[in-house]
Amino acid sequence: QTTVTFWHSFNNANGRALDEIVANFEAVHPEINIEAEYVGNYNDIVARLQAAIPANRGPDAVILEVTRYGLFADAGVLADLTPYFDADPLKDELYDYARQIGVIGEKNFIVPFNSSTPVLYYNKDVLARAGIEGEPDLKTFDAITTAARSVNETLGAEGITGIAAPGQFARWGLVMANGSDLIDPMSGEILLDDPKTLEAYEWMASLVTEGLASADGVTEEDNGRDAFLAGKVGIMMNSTGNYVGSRSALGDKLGVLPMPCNPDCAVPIGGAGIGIMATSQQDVQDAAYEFVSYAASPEANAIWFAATGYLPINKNSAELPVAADALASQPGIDVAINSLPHAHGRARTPVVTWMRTTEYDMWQAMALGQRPVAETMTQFAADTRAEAARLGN
Ligand SMILES: O=P(O)(O)OC[C@H](O)CO
Repeated sequence: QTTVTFWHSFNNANGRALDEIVANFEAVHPEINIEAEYVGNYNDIVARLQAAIPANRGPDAVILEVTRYGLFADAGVLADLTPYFDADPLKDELYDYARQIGVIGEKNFIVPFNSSTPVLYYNKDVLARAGIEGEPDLKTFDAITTAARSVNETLGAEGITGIAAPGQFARWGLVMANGSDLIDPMSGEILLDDPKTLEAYEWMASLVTEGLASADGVTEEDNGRDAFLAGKVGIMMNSTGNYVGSRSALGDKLGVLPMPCNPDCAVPIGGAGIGIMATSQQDVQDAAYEFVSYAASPEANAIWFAATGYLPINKNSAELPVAADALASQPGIDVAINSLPHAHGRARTPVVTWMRTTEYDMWQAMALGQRPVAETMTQFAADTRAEAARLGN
C-alpha cells in the first residue's frame, strides 16, 4: 500500500464531506491510503508548510488557496502537475474557470477542489423585523448601508447588528465591485492605492466605525460569521462555501443574493486546489495525483457541492442525483453559479501571500479607526511594491 499524507483546511460538516470523499476513493483504490489531516485555515497551512519544508516534514499533498500557492510554485516546492493533468480526461471535464485556477505561465501546480465566489447572505426574519419586507435591494454600497442602519436602529437594543464586518474574501470582492482590484491579475500591478480601492475601503471601514458592524468581526473574521449564524446579524457577505452551514443554522430564514454591483458586477473566484510536493517519492506523487483527480471527479464534486455549497467545478457533476437534488431543494445554492459570468481569477504572484497576510493588520487599523484609509493604503501599496521587488516579481 502507498500512503499519501494530505494536509487540508476543512473541519466540521465540510470536514465530514471530505472524509466521505476520501473513504470513497480508498474503496476503489485499496492500494492507496490517504492520511488526511486538518491543519487549520488557509493561512495556517501556509505557515505550517513554510515551517515544515526546510525540515523536510511536509505532507505529500496539500490544499492551497487559489491566490496563495504562487510562492510555493516559484520556490520549486510544488511538483509540476502538467504531465499528469494533460493526460487526464478530467482536464476537459472541468469548467474553464476551474481549469485555469492551477496555472502559472505554462505550468499547472494545483488541481481545483473547492471553488467559490462570495455571495450576500441575509436573515429574512431580521430584515423583516427592521421593516424590510420581501427581497431587499442590496445592490449598491449605499443600499447596504441603508438596510444595515435600519436593522441597527430597530433591533440594536436586542444586540442585533446590521451587517457582519466583511472578511478578506468579501473585501477583495467589494474592491472589485467598485471597479478596481488589489493586484492586477494580468500585469501584476499593485492597485492597493488606486482611488477606487481606497473608496471601497472607506466604505467598508465606515460600516464598523458607524457601528453597523461589530468590531468583534474585525479582529477575528469568523466572529462575524458566527454571529450571523446565531441570528444576531442582518447581512453577511461571505464565500458560497458557507451556504450549507448557513442554511443549517437559519433554515428558511436564510436569503442569498449576488454581491453588490457598485457599479461593476465583478466577483473574485476563491477556494483552493490540491498541490503535490516535489520532494515526495515518484510512486507517492503518482498515488497522490490519483486522489487529486478523483477529488475533482463528478462523483466527488457532486457530494462536495451538495454538502457545502462550493461551486460545481466538473461539468458532469450537476446532473448527478445528489447535486440535482441540492439544486432543486436548496434555494440560493445557485447564486454563486449564476454569478460565474462576471467572476474573475485573482493575482497569484509570489507577493500575494505576503500582501494578504499584511492586509489583515491594515484592515484592522482602518476599521477600528486607528489610522486613516488613504494614509494606510498608500503606505501598504508602497510596502507591497517593495516586497514584490524583493521577491523578483
Ligand atoms: O472561503 P473559500 O474557501 O471560499 O476561499 C475564499 C478565498 O479564496 C479567500 O480569498
